[in-house]
Amino acid sequence: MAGVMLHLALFQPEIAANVGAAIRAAACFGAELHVIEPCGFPWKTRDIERVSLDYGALAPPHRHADWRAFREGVPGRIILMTTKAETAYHEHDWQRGDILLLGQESAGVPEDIHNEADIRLRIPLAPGARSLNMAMAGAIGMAEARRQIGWG
Ligand SMILES: C[S@@+](CC[C@H](N)C(=O)[O-])C[C@H]1O[C@@H](n2cnc3c(N)ncnc32)[C@H](O)[C@@H]1O
Repeated sequence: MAGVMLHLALFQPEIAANVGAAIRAAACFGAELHVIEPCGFPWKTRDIERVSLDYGALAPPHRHADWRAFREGVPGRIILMTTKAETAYHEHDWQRGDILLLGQESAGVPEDIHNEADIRLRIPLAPGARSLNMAMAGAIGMAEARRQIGWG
């Protein structure tokens, strides 16, 4: 994984269409896409391709059996995107090789993984709004990361 600009990791995603949207976004922002299993749906390429279109060729998902397998295989700073963070995503000093971690659609990430993250960031939302769609949160984070890291 040396030389990777940015990683996008999905923690136990529950909805195939969100994985498809994340694949497309990762491809567009030049990130490596990781799926930390188990997923909440049977992995059928057709369901994912319905949303990712042909972008999977640019960001083919790396599937990891569980959190430990992911951590052993992908070194780097874990930047957890969470509504429960103090720091806003644009106040963070993004670095090449950062791992942008997104929580599960219904529950985010468990407390131990929340605590294990190196940095926790939130995207400020309008009053009354609870959270963004997971893939959209990833796209916003990746856009800021690439703005800071550059496109070279
Ligand atoms: C639908 S949200 C999960 C909502 C869940 N009830 C929770 O409290 O974490 C799915 C994922 O998108 C990301 N996300 C959504 N909105 C966000 C925000 N405003 N700031 C940071 N991350 C966000 C987080 O990674 C979150 O775990």
